[in-house]
Formats: sequence, C-alpha cells, structure tokens
Amino acid sequence: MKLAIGSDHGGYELKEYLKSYFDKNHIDYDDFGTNSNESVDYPDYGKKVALAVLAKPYDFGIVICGTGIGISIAANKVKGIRAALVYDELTARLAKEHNRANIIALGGRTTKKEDAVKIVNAFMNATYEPRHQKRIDKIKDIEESYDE
Ligand SMILES: O=C(CO)[C@H](O)[C@H](O)COP(=O)(O)O
Repeated sequence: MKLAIGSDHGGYELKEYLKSYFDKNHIDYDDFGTNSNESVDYPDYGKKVALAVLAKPYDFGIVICGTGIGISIAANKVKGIRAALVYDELTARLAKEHNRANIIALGGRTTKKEDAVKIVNAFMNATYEPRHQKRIDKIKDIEESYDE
C-alpha cells in the first residue's frame, strides 16, 4: 500500500497529522506539498497529486484544502481522476465501493483530525464493487467526448 498526499495551506496541518499517523502505522506515502502554512494555490497541489496517481504506482491519493472542495474540483479536471470529497466513514467507504475513487479529498478546516484517520481507514479497507463499472465507464465516456 502506497499513497500520494498533498494539500494547500488550509490542509497543511491535517496533512502533517495524517503523515504522522502513516509513519506510526508503517503506511508508505509520498508527500507532494505544500510544506508550510504559507498561502499557496490549491489547484497546484490537486494537480500534482492527480498526475502522480495516474503516473506512478500509488494505490490512491489524498488531497486536502480548507474545505476539500476546491482541491477536489482541481484534481477532477485531470482525465482519469475520480476525486471524492468525503466527510465521514460512510462516504469514504462508498467512494471506493461505488465510485472507484482514486483520490479522496478532505477539508482541513472542516474535518477533525481523529475523524480524518477513521475516514482514510474506511476508504483503505473498502473494496470496489464491479457491478458499478457501467457507471464508471459512462464517466469515462464524458471525458472522452470533450477531448477536443
Ligand atoms: O478550501 C479551500 C478551497 O476550497 C482553500 O483552502 C481556501 O479557499 C483558502 O482560503 P484562504 O486563502 O482564505 O486561506
């Protein structure tokens, strides 16, 4: 299991908290920034994690901004990315089971740190249900139809 993680300044503290949890629990990750509380632009970090998830052998990505909204929108602009803004264990589990999300987005200013750990674990422990593949294929069809 290896994951890619990135945030803007609004998600920086939660990113660092999750990293310390991953370190303690021997979960491998690469951190794509940002590296401080200094103000940055969330699309830059959403894009970095999205491209990493597509190009490298990561099981999934985690993106974090203040609410998780902006950075999930940005990540979803990368073809092949299904970034899900999740806010509890149920939405995290369903993002994997139904939506085959390859990135989850969290809000650093809206999600408690302990809840974020539970959310990430719920996603990691869930399994995609192939009965949903027809819908995933239709999402891909939308991407393909706006390619030009
Ligand atoms: O949540 C976010 C985007 O959805 C950003 O983290 C937020 O907009 C940053 O705001 P500010 O520049 O006021 O810290």
